[in-house]
Amino acid sequence: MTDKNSIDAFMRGIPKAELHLHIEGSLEPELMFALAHKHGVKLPYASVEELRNAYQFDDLQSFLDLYYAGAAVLRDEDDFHALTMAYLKRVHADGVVHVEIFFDPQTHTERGIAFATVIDGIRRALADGEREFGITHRLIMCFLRHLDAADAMRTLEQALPYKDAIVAVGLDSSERGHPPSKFEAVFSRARSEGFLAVAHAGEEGPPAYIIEALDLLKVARVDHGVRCEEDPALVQRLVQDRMPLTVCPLSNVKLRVVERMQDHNLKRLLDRGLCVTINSDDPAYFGGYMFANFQAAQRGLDLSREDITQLAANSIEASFLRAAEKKHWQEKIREFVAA
Ligand code: HPA
Ligand SMILES: [Zn+2]
Repeated sequence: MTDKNSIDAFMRGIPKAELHLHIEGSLEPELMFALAHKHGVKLPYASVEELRNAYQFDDLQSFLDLYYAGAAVLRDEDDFHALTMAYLKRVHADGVVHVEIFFDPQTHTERGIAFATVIDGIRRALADGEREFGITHRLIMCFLRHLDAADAMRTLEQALPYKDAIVAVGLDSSERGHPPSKFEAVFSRARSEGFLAVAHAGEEGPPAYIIEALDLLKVARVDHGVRCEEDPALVQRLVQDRMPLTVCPLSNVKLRVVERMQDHNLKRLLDRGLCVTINSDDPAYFGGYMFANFQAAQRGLDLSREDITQLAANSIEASFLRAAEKKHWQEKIREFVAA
């Protein structure tokens, strides 16, 4: 199992979960154009190629500007269904057996789309995807941190009737200048309503934001978290608590969190004993889905079969699956490796 093709087959085939995926970030240019045509929305690009060529980013904000503009073509329930189905079909081919998907309701409610339209379309696709591909799922509702806390609180209230469909709340969008502490009351209310918590922290923001996410928001996972390395005491805490990091290698290169894949700290953090996982973040914008992320990280960091196995096992461990389901998939991973 050392040649290129077999390590690729191993990475594709090993059962794994994706835990950091913005469903709006899986909107491929082809579907964006089809939906723009369907709704009579004019896109500022002449073709799919021109749009793809525009995907050159300097930082998180330069990406977010395009990401929010693109999401404007999502208008009815069928659009959210088509978006989610396309993602599930795509990751089924990458050996993904379980997904925990972020959605950003405020991106849509802000422009007059009903909360129900968004979540009903996504949920219907998740149910169809489980039937068709056997992929299990959880849904995580993210608050946009560039908006104020009162807006997040209103969004939380809109989500209460859908409590059973949403496992956790999260925090995304522009990190710098919007620390987790801004949302302490919202997350406290969410946890009292029974939601688990996750948050983007330490992608562009400092390690102090990771500490706030842990101490104030009481997150069960840290999304990205790669800047933890700047604070050795924090790294030690993350190791001790087996606090998962949902790392997104291609995203980090595309948004220039790291210059080159060879510079990524994923392997160092994994070797240090952190519960690191590999994820795709916004695959339509960053150049690849789960397999592409595993492949790029494997090539850039010379990951071994043992590293890949650990990353897959971590993704199950870090998931919000029930204990019996986790046991099932850890056993499947062992069987796959032994075969
Ligand atoms: O990587 C990200 N970071 C913050 N917000 C986001 N929204 C979509 N992707 C991201
Ligand atoms: Zn993200």
